[in-house]
Amino acid sequence: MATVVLEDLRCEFGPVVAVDSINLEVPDGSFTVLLGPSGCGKTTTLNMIAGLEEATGGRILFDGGQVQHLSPDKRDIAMVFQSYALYPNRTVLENIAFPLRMRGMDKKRAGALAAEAAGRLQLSEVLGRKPRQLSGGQQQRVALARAIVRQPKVFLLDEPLSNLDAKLRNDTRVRLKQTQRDVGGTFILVTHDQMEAMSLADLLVVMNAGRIQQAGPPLELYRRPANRFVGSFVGVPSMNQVEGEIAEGAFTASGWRVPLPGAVRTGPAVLGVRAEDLVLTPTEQGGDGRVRIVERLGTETHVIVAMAHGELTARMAGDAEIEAGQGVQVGTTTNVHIFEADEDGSRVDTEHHPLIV
Ligand SMILES: Nc1ncnc2c1ncn2[C@@H]1O[C@H](COP(=O)(O)OP(=O)(O)OP(=O)(O)O)[C@@H](O)[C@H]1O
Repeated sequence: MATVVLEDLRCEFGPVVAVDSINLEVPDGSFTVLLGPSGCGKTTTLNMIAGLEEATGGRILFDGGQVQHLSPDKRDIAMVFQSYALYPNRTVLENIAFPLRMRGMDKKRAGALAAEAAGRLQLSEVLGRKPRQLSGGQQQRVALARAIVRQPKVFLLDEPLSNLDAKLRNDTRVRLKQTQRDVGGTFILVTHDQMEAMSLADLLVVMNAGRIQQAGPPLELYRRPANRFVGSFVGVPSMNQVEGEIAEGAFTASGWRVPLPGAVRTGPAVLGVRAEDLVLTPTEQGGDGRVRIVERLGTETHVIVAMAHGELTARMAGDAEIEAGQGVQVGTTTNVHIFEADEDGSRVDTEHHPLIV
């Protein structure tokens, strides 16, 4: 296990700034997830930690010691990629034991440790099989077992579940989290899947355009996104965001009014409201909007409402009594977010500068 610190870490490919001077402390024994859209610099960051990509600036420290000049094999890391390469002619046990054998461990001891790692990932039944005799999910778990068999300082995982179908992905995700708890290692995983990120992370790091947008416990990011990007990227359905104006204790956009009693600022702003914080009340006639689409998902219903300023998505519990075409009053709970109307879209309401006094 190790604490991993990134200091002003940077990577440029010619004119492309893939990673733009990021700072991050990954606590010892944590499960840290780098989340962001395609091209935001997650893989480049992970590859720099691994030593597969050279940083063009900044430092990487493992337990306080600089590693950015060390080759990958000197960093004491294990990596799992999306496309896991297993040796086709070796059995599952031999595949898992391979990193130990490479380090000169005798066959018996390596086999015992490999069998233990396999057990953690529910592979005990298939130890004698060859990779082609396994399902995709089992193969992926062999790759994970091979990574945990020797206890490196840091585990680096690049989209390790993305080749699996939805059910296998869920199962493997749960097993991965359990394995991390059991093994107690420092895990850093890259994904663009926000569900996966929310469920696995102790520390969630949201990236965009080569920069860290926010880092913290997943629910903190969900409840208090630092900017519009984090608000829209974390959470499903995506957070509704409406451009408008704050004046006289309310936010308004094309006639729709959301009370903000005690708001200490006025002027252009963006209102963020999660689907579960919208309150729809069907009306006989008129209303703030009209229901366009109703998606019944069983445990909840998603309702898309057309308003004068655009569409909003609301989430209602269970099989809600609402139909397409209906007029609705659209209210909110008190749990709304206000962001700057500029390009950065930073949160207006912060701990030190509350919006409402
Ligand atoms: N070897 C390279 N040469 C030039 N540009 C590169 C290279 N590797 C990455 N990039 C660019 O750097 C940026 C970050 O890429 P990176 O692979 O880190 O993103 P990512 O967030 O992991 O994306 P994805 O989820 O698609 O893998 C992108 O704009 C990418 O095109």
